[in-house]
Amino acid sequence: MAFLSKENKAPKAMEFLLVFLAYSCLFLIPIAIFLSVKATQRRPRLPPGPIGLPFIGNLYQLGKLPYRSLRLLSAKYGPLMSLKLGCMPTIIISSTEMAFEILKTHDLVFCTRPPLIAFKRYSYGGLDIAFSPYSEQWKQLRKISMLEVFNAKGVRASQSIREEEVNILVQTIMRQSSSGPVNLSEMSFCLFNNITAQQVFGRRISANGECTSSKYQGLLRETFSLLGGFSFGDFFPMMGWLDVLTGVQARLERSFHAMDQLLEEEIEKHMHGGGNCDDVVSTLLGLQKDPTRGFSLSMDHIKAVVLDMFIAGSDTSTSILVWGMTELMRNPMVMTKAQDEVRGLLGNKGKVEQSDVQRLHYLKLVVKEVLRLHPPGPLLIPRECMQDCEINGYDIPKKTRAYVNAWAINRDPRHWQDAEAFMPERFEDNDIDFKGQHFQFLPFGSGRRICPGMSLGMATIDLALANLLYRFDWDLPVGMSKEDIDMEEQFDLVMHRKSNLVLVATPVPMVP
Ligand code: HEM
Repeated sequence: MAFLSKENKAPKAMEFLLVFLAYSCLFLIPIAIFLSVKATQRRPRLPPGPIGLPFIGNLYQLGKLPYRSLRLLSAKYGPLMSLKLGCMPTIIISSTEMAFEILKTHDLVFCTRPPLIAFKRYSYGGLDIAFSPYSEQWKQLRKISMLEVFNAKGVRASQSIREEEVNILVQTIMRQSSSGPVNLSEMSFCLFNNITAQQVFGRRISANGECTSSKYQGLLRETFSLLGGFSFGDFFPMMGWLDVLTGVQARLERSFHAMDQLLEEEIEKHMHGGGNCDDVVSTLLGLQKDPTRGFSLSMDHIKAVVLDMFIAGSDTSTSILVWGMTELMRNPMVMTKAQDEVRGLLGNKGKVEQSDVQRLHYLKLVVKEVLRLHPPGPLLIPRECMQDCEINGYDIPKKTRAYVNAWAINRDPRHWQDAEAFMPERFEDNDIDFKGQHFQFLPFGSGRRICPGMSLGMATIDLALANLLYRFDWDLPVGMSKEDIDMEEQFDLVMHRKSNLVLVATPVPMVP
């Protein structure tokens, strides 16, 4: 029984182990090599980018002026750059060519929105147009809205509303200008909110005959701040509970419920005979009863579309009007030329009407130049990739978030001479337009998700600016020169001036 002796056991076991390892290696090593070769082959070739940057660094940039810092990073890593925002793979697009790839060639792959927490809440869980994912339901809703609200008929139908509200703005400035400088930022926001309210509810939300703030203003500002703000859950999905601790979740719920209640009250009034039959709420309520549509519009759909119009329409338009006046104050020769045009064309008519605006050629160039330098959505609204795809030889995995840096593209020196200068004349002898076909100029985005409110918004901006230039001479407050004008930007969902634009308005006498 010597082989069972204690001394012999260890060498035998060792022998067995060695034989086992030798045989395993024979099979395992080739398998391991095969698998690792396969894995290398399959590893996606991501676009270059500062992947190694600490998470917090990237998130910090998102909360600051991302389009500026992103342009700097893109200059280093290229026009298709990958980032890791928190745990979320992200690409930044910052050239005309890459924007074409994403918004045109691969539009169908990139036409959904990421499921951000505030997007989900304010879209009533994905029932709106702006923040909901791409789906059959979204397509139907966008189609209905295009037919009933945003088309040329809708723009014409709201002409009298625009003219009436711009007139109220002019009267309010007339009254206030006698006692000091006027706050154009506040008034512009009121103007666009009243226009939206008239279009959707059939009534104004400011006091009668005044272009002053209402209870909607504060709620909307809180909504913009939450939609453009930071939530842990959006970047670290497993850490959404931190939003409860930081109070973001509670703020979101409070703001959403307050807004929902206001919308509910308006819709209730319409159901009991309030409103007028042309407004958006009445139109959508009417469609609820139309069985031929093949799409059932719930009450939440209606609220979500109405909220979209306030969110997407008011701050964007305000930002353009205010940046427009800011640039005109910094560029007195452009101001004079634009004023000469409108005053020369209208003489003593007294006010600019919508039908006059078509003839204001230079004014339209001014507005285009404002849109180029100050696009209200500098990164558009984020998109998400719906399936793995290849762009420019790089692999973009499904669920990658995509930000198009329209702000950087609009200032790309390869496409724009003296790109940082305010020069409306640059649009004079070319057909470059903002309708989503010229990818060097993308203030309204492009493709399936292009802004549907473009014509509505532009009609009001042109009319308001034309009247401001026609009816008033403008000066800076005493002691201020054009070099002192504050150009600091603030970016939440929309990029606007950080400080209010306060100017001295002198009414131009009209000789009848
Ligand atoms: C005039 C100033 C405006 C500007 C600069 C502007 C800009 C934009 C931009 C950049 C987008 C995102 C496009 C994309 O993702 O490619 C957008 C989307 C949208 N805009 Fe506008 N917008 C303006 C006015 C309006 C108005 C007046 C309305 C409605 C009354 C409106 C309604 C919408 C809606 C509903 C969307 C979402 C479209 C979708 O996701 O399918 N916008 N807008």
